[in-house]
Amino acid sequence: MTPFFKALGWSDYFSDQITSEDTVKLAPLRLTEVRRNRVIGLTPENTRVELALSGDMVATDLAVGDFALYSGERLEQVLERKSVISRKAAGHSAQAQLIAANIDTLFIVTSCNADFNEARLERYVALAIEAETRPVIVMTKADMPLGDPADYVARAKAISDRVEALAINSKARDDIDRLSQWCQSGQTVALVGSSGVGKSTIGRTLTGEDLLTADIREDDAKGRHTTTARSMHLMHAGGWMVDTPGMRELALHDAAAGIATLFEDITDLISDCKFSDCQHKTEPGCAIRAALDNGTLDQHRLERWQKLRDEDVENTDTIATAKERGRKFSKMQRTAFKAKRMRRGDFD
Ligand SMILES: Nc1nc2c(ncn2[C@@H]2O[C@H](COP(=O)(O)OP(=O)(O)OP(=O)(O)O)[C@@H](O)[C@H]2O)c(=O)[nH]1
Ligand SMILES: [Zn+2]
Repeated sequence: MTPFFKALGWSDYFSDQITSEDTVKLAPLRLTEVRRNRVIGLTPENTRVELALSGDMVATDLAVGDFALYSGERLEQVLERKSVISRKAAGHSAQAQLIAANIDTLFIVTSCNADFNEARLERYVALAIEAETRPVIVMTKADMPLGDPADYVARAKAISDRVEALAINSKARDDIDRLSQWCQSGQTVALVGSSGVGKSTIGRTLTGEDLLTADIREDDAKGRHTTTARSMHLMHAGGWMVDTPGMRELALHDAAAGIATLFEDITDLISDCKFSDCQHKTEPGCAIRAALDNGTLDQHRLERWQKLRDEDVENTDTIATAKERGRKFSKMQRTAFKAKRMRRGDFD
């Protein structure tokens, strides 16, 4: 296999899945973008190809980072994944939405300040472990910490012994270099974390590019210029970074879904408060206050829940905004479709 493809993550794990029969008709590629009816990927020769989906293949079964086989203009087969990051789709359906495949390391980014939140980190770590990627907690703003950065490292490490944790100044190249052990040729990484913690700063230093804003211009079938954001970026250290909008939004949906399960004890207590709109301050018959007083509920845990719940309210707004965007998009599509029918002269 070409050095380029090995750097892109190709390994025996994938070549072992291909029969000699396959290699006659099919060629491998790694998917860098998944759209509704087509995908874009990179071949072992570093050629960008755009493919239609064959037969019963559906885009929702594919993820950025997948290794796959194609023939001619069609994607034929997805190879078994080493890891896959997914999330529960928004809404009540239990369907999983695939975010990215074959990620070796997930950088869970937070800062040495009030953004540091054990409960949120716990969920990210759980997600990484479930996805079979290595969780590395990166705590930025070590140059302007609220408290001692070493304490944050200790708290992050205490979350799980499967976690690596380090505090950095993401604006200092020497500090970013400490991440390069996970960014070597053949390795794929992704970044998650709240807004403003330094993901773009880290991504820019590791790749030399402005990730999500790094657009490429291409000609569509009608010769028009369209702009699309790429999802996979080569890092200076030789590995690749995945940055998809889905990855950035992981936190939002995740927070909404995780709170109830993680804080079941608190939600149970609240249902025992005398007043349904109890603020758990001075009200009589407050089950939360009673639990704090008798020591069955920890004050810090309560505060963690309160902070997450407040965030969740914000996130719900963000999801509503995303839905609004979705509505505008389908309206745009309907308008375009109508215009097309009118051009064809078929008016109803
Ligand atoms: N001093 C200092 N500033 C930092 C550090 N990391 C990030 N910043 C600054 O914090 C701000 C936010 O950083 P970004 O990299 O844009 O954060 P982000 O996580 O990409 O945010 P979103 O794009 O909203 O998801 C920028 O002004 C950065 O320069 C750090 O380690 N030290
Ligand atoms: Zn109460």
